[in-house]
Amino acid sequence: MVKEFLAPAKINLCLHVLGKRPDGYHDVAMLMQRISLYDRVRIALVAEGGVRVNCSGLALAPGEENIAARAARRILELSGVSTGVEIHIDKQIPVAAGLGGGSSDAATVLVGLNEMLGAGLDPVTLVAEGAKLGADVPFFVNGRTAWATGIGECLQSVDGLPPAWYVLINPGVAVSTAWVYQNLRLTSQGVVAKLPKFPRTVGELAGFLANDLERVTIAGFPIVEEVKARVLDLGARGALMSGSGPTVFGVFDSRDAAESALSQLRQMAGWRVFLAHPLED
Ligand SMILES: C[C@](O)(CO)[C@H](O)COP(=O)(O)OP(=O)(O)OC[C@H]1O[C@@H](n2ccc(N)nc2=O)[C@H](O)[C@@H]1O
Ligand SMILES: Nc1ncnc2c1ncn2[C@@H]1O[C@H](COP(=O)(O)OP(=O)(O)OP(=O)(O)O)[C@@H](O)[C@H]1O
Repeated sequence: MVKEFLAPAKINLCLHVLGKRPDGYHDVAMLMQRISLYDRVRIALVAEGGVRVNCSGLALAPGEENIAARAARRILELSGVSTGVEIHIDKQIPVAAGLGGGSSDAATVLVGLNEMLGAGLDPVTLVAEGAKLGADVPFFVNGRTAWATGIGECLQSVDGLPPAWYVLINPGVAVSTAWVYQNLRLTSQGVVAKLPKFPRTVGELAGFLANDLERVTIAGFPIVEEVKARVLDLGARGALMSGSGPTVFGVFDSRDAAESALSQLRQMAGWRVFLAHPLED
């Protein structure tokens, strides 16, 4: 059996870091949305045992393993099914970019392989297994716009965000998430005691954007600030770095306005640019 799935990218419309935990991770409060930029993940069940992953456009460090392979092995273990699994990932989402590409690939394999094997693992189990693979994986397993707390694994669905258009700009540097969290100097412990009032218009969304990691990444990669300024000059209502960066998204209220900025940004050597919209829940 062979099946193909789309694994979407995410953006963080806000990301507040609330404090450091004893295990070294950080408690966060984030508004997360899936967007229309995808990796393609093809999963095949094959006779030859073991898990093999082939992933175009991704060079892993020696000894490092594709997160999708770890997800597949976990589903095989939990299901008790003995079959071989071959995964091919056509990587379109920039890597180490703040767009959650690896996490989305892993979530797609957790959910997809569970379905293909008829393993019957319930959504709560899949979210919990996702959290063991990475802090962003539960969000993708859940597959809905969410207010995410804890390290990102406590998810509450959020409805009614405005139908914005996004221009994503990746300036072509890779940023390690671990490095960004390590360099974050928490000046005060934040508290987000209750759900915020979520934006209902593109104007409100532009005012809502905030990311505590942005200043850390900008200190190491000043290009991020340049990208933000450029997309704002080109008419974005607001702009923010996603996740730990370096990708920046500009918020536009029409497709035409976004496409006009996109055509200008395409001229910038070394920058990868994408037009995207939020995915429906
Ligand atoms: C920046 C975000 O992408 C925003 O959505 C996430 O907070 C990070 O999610 P992720 O890449 O799935 O994170 P992981 O692969 O679990 O962790 C990478 C590294 O980031 C740090 N990390 C991550 C998440 C979190 N809430 N606190 C942390 O301190 C840890 O040092 C960890 O070693
Ligand atoms: N399938 C995969 N896709 C991308 N990266 C992977 C994958 N498997 C392992 N990795 C490793 O994970 C690192 C982070 O990749 P990823 O693209 O998910 O980062 P990111 O978009 O910054 O994630 P996040 O937004 O969750 O912080 C890569 O540099 C790579 O070493």
